[in-house]
Amino acid sequence: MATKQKLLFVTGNKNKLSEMQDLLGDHFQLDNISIDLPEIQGSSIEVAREKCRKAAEIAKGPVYVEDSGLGFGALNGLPGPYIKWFLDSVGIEGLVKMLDGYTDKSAIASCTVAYSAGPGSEPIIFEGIVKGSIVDPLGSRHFGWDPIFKPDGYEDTYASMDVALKNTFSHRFLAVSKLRQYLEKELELRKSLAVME
Ligand SMILES: O=c1nc[nH]c2c1ncn2[C@H]1C[C@H](O)[C@@H](COP(=O)(O)OP(=O)(O)OP(=O)(O)O)O1
Ligand SMILES: [Mg+2]
Repeated sequence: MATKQKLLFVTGNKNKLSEMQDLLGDHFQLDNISIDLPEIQGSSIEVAREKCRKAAEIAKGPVYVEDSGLGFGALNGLPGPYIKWFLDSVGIEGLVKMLDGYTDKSAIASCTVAYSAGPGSEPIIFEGIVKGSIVDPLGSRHFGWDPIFKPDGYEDTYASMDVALKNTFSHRFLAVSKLRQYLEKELELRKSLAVME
C-alpha cells in the first residue's frame, strides 16, 4: 500500500483535530502540533493567514491551520471570528440570549483553512460556510457552539446529530474538501515534473 502523504495541522483544539482525522485520515497522515496560536484582530481570512504564517515558521515546513467562526445575521456577521471569546465569556446560553431582541435568528458557521508550503511561502486560503440558525441548546456539550447551531435543512443541531453526519456537510468538511483537492493536484503535478526530469 502506498504510504500516506504527511500533513501537519497546527491547532490547540482537540475536537477540531478529531474531526480533521475523520475528514482527511483516509489519504493523509495527519500530524499535529498543539499550540493555541495568537490571533490578530481582523476578518477570518486575515486571522487564518497570520496563524498560518506563524505556524509555518514554528514548524519549519508545510503546515495548515484553520479558524472557525459563527456569525449572527442580526448582528451583521458578529461575533464571527471572535466567537471563541464570546463563548468563553457568556457560554452558549449567553449566545442565545444575545439574539433575544431579534426575530432574525440566522447564523453562518465558517471554517477558513490556510495552508503554507513552508516559512515565507504565502498561505493559500480555503473557505467553507454553512447557513443555519441559532436555537436553544440541544445535544452533547463537548464541542463549542455545536449545541446551538441548527444547519438549514436539518431538524437537529450539530451537537444532536451524529458527528459522522456533521462531517458529510459541515463548514469544516467544505473547507477541507477544497484543501484536499488542492493538495491532490499539487501531488499529481510534482509526480509529472519528476517524470520529465
Ligand atoms: O465545528 C465547530 N463546532 C462548534 N464549535 C466550534 C467548531 N469549530 C470551532 N468551534 C469553536 C472553538 C472556538 O471556541 C471557536 C473557534 O475559534 P478558533 O480560534 O477557530 O479555535 P481554537 O482557538 O479552539 O483552536 P485553534 O488552535 O485551531 O485556533 O469556535
Ligand atoms: Mg484559536
